[in-house]
Amino acid sequence: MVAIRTRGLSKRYSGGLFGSDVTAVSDLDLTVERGEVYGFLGPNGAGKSTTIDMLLNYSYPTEGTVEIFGENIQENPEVIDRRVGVVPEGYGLYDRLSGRRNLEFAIEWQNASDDPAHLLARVGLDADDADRPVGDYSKGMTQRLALAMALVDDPDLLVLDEPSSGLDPNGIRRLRDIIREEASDGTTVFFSSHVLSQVEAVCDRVGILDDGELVAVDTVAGLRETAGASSTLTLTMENPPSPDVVRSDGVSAVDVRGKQLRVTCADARAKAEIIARLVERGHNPIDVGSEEASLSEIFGDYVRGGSAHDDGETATERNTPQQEVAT
Ligand SMILES: Nc1ncnc2c1ncn2[C@@H]1O[C@H](COP(=O)(O)OP(=O)(O)OP(=O)(O)O)[C@@H](O)[C@H]1O
Repeated sequence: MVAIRTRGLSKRYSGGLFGSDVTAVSDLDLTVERGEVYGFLGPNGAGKSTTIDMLLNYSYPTEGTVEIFGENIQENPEVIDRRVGVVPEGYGLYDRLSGRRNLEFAIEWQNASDDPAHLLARVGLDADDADRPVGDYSKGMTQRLALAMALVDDPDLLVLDEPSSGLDPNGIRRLRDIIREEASDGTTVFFSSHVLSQVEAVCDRVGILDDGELVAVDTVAGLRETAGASSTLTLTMENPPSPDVVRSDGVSAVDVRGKQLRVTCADARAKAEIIARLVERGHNPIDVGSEEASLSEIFGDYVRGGSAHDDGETATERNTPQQEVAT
């Protein structure tokens, strides 16, 4: 069964500063299978938040439809309250109340039987912080609370808009674990993120939005292949053989330096064959290392201007110089 399906989804904003229309999302056909972890990527202004707002019925499409678990959300908006957990939460938080009380309200409001202490522990919000007013929370603490509230009543679909925003490395790891746990329990997870390494670590598929249009949908491995991203095999051996031994169709460059043989493969599948060939000819490696092009490198191949960005990572030069986009 399909968890999210949009058909011809478009959103135009009219009358901007200079009276011109902005097409934020254009004719989007998106399909997210049930149980999938789907990463939604795109540079700033690509239309991710606008799409998510339409998926959650916070904003009406100019054209097109959204179905959540087969139900048209404009005809049956209650499907969202019943089956979807959202970060950040649309109805907001009560600033004067504690995080714990906000969470208890969410549990009561949904008639759920969750234990607040269990949810708070799961997202790593400690007991003292849980008892402080939400108005005093840091961004990361607010994000942790929002995630706890999204998990109330075990939703079938989690929609997370930039869920790692404000989280420290420990919080990011915890978020990744929660996404994996939820997915293994059958929950569909749809999330937008600028943290490409995180998307790479947990997503079954990735959709790349650029200028309101879906420019690619695939697994990270599939995107890598389509983008022709190279991977590098580094073999350490006592006496590296002549480069000719490893040259073959899938190999684009071979470099020997001291005890290291570096082989750049246009096709990642060539790597196993290279190792087998070396061993067969008596060149046994002492150590083997392998590097794949990161999602941030691949991402740059799909979006306007070849921009790539990632938290904590600089844009990497591939065929053309790339600019780093502020996150
Ligand atoms: N309320 C609005 N009125 C007019 N234009 C808008 C409005 N909301 C968004 N836009 C425009 O729609 C386009 C898409 O914006 P959106 O916020 O969906 O992008 P995004 O991919 O979420 O970006 P970011 O990564 O920066 O959050 C942008 O050009 C933006 O300026």
